[in-house]
Amino acid sequence: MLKDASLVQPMNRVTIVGLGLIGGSFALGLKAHGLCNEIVGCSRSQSTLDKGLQLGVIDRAEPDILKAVAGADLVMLAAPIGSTETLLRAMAPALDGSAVVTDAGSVKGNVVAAAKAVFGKVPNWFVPGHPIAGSERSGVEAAKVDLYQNHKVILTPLPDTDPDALNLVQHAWSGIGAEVLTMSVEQHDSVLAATSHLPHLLAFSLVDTLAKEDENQEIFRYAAGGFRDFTRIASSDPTMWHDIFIANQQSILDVIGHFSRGLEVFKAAVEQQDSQAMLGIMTRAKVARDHFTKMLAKRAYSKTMTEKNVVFTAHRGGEVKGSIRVPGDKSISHRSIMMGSLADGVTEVFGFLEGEDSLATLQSFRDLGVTIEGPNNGHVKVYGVGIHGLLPPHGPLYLGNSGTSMRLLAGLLSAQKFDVELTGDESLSRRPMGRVTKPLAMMGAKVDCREDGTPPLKIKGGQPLKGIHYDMPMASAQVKSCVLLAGLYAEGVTSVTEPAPTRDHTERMLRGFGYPVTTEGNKITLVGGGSLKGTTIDVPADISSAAFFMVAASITPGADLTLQHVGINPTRVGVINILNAMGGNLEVLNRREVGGEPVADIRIQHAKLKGIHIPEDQVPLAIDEFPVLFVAAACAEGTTVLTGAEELRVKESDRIQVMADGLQALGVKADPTPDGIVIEGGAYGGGTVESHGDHRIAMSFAVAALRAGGNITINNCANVATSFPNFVELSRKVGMKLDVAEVGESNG
Ligand SMILES: O=C(O)C1=C[C@@H](OP(=O)(O)O)[C@@H](O)[C@H](O)C1
Ligand SMILES: C=C(OP(=O)(O)O)C(=O)O
Repeated sequence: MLKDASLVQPMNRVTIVGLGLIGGSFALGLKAHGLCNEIVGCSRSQSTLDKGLQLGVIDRAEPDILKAVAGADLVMLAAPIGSTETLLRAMAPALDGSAVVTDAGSVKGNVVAAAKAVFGKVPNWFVPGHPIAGSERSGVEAAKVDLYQNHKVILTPLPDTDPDALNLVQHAWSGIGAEVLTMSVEQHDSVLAATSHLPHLLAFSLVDTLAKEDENQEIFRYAAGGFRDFTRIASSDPTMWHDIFIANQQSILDVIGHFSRGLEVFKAAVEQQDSQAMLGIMTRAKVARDHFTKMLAKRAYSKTMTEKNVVFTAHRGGEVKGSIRVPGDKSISHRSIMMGSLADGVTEVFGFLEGEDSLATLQSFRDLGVTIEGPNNGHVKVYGVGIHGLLPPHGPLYLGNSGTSMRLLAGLLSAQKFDVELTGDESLSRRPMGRVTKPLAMMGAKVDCREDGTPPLKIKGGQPLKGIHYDMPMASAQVKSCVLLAGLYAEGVTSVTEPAPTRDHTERMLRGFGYPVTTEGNKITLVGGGSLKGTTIDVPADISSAAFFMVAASITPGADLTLQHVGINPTRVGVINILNAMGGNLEVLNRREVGGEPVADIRIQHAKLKGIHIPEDQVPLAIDEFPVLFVAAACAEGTTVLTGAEELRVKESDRIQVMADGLQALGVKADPTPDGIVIEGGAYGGGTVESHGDHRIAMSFAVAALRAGGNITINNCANVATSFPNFVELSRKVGMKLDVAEVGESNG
C-alpha cells in the first residue's frame, strides 16, 4: 500500500482500463502535471490502444488486463459501468492489495455491488469515484488535458476504505485541477439522478419523440436556439447512458415520478390559463437558475465576507454637487415583501431596494411558496397567499447579512404549522437573537438558537401562540416588529412598550394593509386573528443611505447637493437633527406624504460643523447613521460625545470599536467607551482601514476621504451591496473620487 510519503512523489505507474474520453483525459492530466512516470493503457480494442499511443495519451499499451494491472500504483477503471463486474473479476488475480483501484462511473451503487460480488466485500483499497465532467463527444481522440480543470470530482469512500488509498486518489484528482468532494454512495446516486441522469433522459426522449413525427424534417430544419440548447446532450454515447439508466434504476424512477408531477401541474396551469401558477413556476425557476449560474461561476448571490476582498480606494478631496436619488428604504422594502406575502390579493411595490438584504427577504418568501415577480427597476409584484398560506420551505432560509430579515421572520414564522431554520453569513451568525427568542417563548413559540444566543434559529412549527404584553428592555424596532408579527397569529391582544421611539414602519404598513394597530404613547397594540389586504407601496429613498451624502456635503467646502424623495419618517430623522445641531446646513424641502410615509427633498450645503454631546433621545432615531456621523465629528471643531448607544456594538460589526480603530488609523483622536465614543475634531490623514465586512463602515470611510490629507484604502467592502448597491456610482456622480478593485481572498 502506498503511504503518505509517496503522495509528494510522482506515482510510478498508473493503469487506465477503458481508454476513452474520461480515462484518456485523466491520463493526459496526470502526465501534464508530472504526477506519474508511466501510463499504461488497457483496452479490448487494439485500434483504441494504437490511437492512445499515437496521441501520447498512454506510454504503453497492454491488451492483457492482468499484465496491465500488475505493478501499478493506481488503477483507473474508466470503461462503461455495465462492464465493471466483468473487469474487476478479470483483474482480481493481479490485485494483491499493493495497488489502489478507483473508477469514474456515473453511478456508484452498482459499482460497489460489483466489487462486493467479486471480492465478497468492498476491498479497502477500492475508492469509488465520479468526475462531474464530460462532453457529448467520446473516445480517446476526444481526450483533453484540462477536462477536469475546475470541475468537481465526487469520491464515495466506504467506512472501511483505507485513508491512504483515499488520499492517493484525492491527490491525483486535485493534482490535475479538480475540486474533490466526498459523499455517501446513496447520496451520490440520488443527486446525480436528478442533476444529470434525468436531463439526459429528457433530451434523448424529446429528440426521439420529435424525430418520429411525420414532419420531422420540417421541425428539425427550423429547430435552432432552444431546441439546440435543450438537446445538446442527446448526442451523448447511447451505450454509456443505457448502462447508467440500468445501474441507477430506482433513483431515476423516483426522479422521473417527481418531474412528471411537476409537469402535470405546469400542464394544468397552461390548460386553465392560470397566470399566477405559470408565473410562479417560471419566476421560481428563473431565480433558481440565475442563482446556480452565479454559484457555479463562484459569484455568490449574496456577497459574504468570505469572498474576494473588494477594496475601495477613496482618493482625498473631491466635490459633492448635484441632485441624486438614493435607493429605496431597506426597512420598508423588507416589510413590503413580508406583508405583501401574507396579504390576500396582489401587492405592487415601487422603489424596492435591490440590495442583498432585502433580496434575501424576497428569496425567503419565494422559498415559502409565494409567487413574486421582479424586482425590475424597483418594481415588485407579490401575489399574497393570505395569512395562513405560507408553505414549508425545502431547506433552511438563508438570510445573508440581514439582521432585520432574521428577527422579523423569527416572529412571523414562529406561528406557522411547519418547522423552519433561519441561517445567515458569518456576521449575522454572531449577532444576538436572545432578544427575539425570549419574548417569542413567552408567547408559546419554540425557537432555539445556539447556547450563546446566536443563529441559526430553529423554529418548531405547530405551536399555538398567545398574546402577551412585552416591555422591551432595549429600543429596537426589530424586536418590536418581531413580537407584533407573531401577534398577528396569537390569541388575543399583543402589546409592546418601547423605552424610546424606534422606527414605526411595521405599524404604519400594517395599517396600510388594513390591519388595525393602535399606538398610545410608547405602547403599540394589536389583536391577533385578522387579515391583510393587498395594496400598493411606494418606497421612499432610504434616509440611512442618504446620510452618507448628507455628511459628505456638510464636510466638503463648496458642496451643494439635493437628495430627492427621501423618507423623513419622524422615527428616522435623527441624522438631520444631529447634523443641524452641529451647525450643519440641511433644508427639508417639498414635504409630502407617499403611501403613509412622509417624504421630502433635502438640500445640503457645506457648513462649519462643531462638536456636540449628542442628545440620547436622538440615538434610536439615527441608529444606523452613527458610523458616518463619527466622520462628521472628526471634521467638526471641538469634541463630540456619544452616550447611550451600546446597541452599536451588536450591528453587522461592533460599530463603536471598528470606527474608533479606523479613525485612529487616520490620526483622529477617537476614544471608544462602553456605550459610545468621544471624538476630537481636526485635520486627519489617509491610511488603510478595515470595514470588517460592514457596509456602513465601508461607506463612512469613503466619505471621510473628502477631507483626508491622503487617500484612504478600505478593505472588505463587498457588503456595501447589502444596502446600497449603487453607492460607488452615485458617489462618483456627485464628484467623489472612488476606485474599486477586487483582490485575493477576503480575510473577513
Ligand atoms: O427594523 C428595522 O428595519 C431596523 C431596525 C434597527 O435595528 P434594531 O432593531 O436592532 O435597532 C436598524 O439598525 C436596522 O438597520 C433596521
Ligand atoms: C443594522 C443594520 O441592518 P440589519 O440589522 O438588518 O442587519 C444596518 O443596515 O445598519
